[in-house]
Amino acid sequence: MSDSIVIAAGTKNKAKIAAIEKSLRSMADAPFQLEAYAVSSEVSEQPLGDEETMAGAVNRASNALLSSPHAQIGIGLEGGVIETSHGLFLCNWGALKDKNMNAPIFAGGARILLPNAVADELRAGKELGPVMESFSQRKDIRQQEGAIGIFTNGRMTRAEMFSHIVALLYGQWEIKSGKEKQIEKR
Ligand SMILES: O=P(O)(O)OP(=O)(O)OP(=O)(O)OC[C@H]1O[C@@H](n2cnc3c(O)ncnc32)[C@H](O)[C@@H]1O
Ligand SMILES: [Mg+2]
Repeated sequence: MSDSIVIAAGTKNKAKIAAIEKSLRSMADAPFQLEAYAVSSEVSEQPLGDEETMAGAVNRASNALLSSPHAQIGIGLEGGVIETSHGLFLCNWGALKDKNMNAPIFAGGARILLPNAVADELRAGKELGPVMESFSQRKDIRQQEGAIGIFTNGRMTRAEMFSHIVALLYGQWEIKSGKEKQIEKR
C-alpha cells in the first residue's frame, strides 16, 4: 500500500480483529486504519456448508464497507461447519471487498473434524459457540483460541487460523491492485 487506507472489518469478535490487525501489520507497507463494525452476516448464526459460510463472509465484508464513510476495503470472516462422509468439519471463509473492484476476493481456511459429541449437538441445531462453552467448561472460547485451538491441543488458535485467511486475501488484493512484489528471478 502506498497511501494510508481505511479498512473496515465486519465483526467485533476479538479473535477475528486480532487476526486482521496482526496479519495486515506484518504485510502492509504503509499505515492503515482498521475500523470494526458489528454488521449482519445475513446468514444463520451457525452457517452450514461452504456456500452459506462464504455468503456470510462476503455479506460481512460488504456491510462493513457500507457502514464506514471512508473505508476502501471491507473484510468479512465467517466460521461455519460442513458435513462430509468423514463427519462434521469446522470450515472458515474470508472475503475482501474493495469499493473500486466489482468482484469480491475469497479465501478459505483450515478444516478439522469435530468430535462426535460436539457434531451431534450441532446437527441437532445448536450453535458451536455455546456447545464449546459447555464442552470445555469455559466462557467465550470463540473470542479466544476457539474450537480449533481446543481440538488441536493449542497448536493452532482461531486468531492464527483467521490471520492465514487475511494473508491469502491481502496477497490476492495486492496482485489485483497492481502491487505485485518483484520476485527475483534466478
Ligand atoms: O462476532 P462474530 O463475528 O459473529 O464472531 P463469532 O465468534 O460469532 O463467529 P461466526 O459468527 O463467524 O461463527 C459462526 C458460529 O460458529 C461459532 N464458532 C465458530 N468458530 C468457533 C470456534 O472456533 N470456537 C467457538 N465457536 C465458534 C460461533 O459462536 C457462531 O455460533
Ligand atoms: Mg457470530
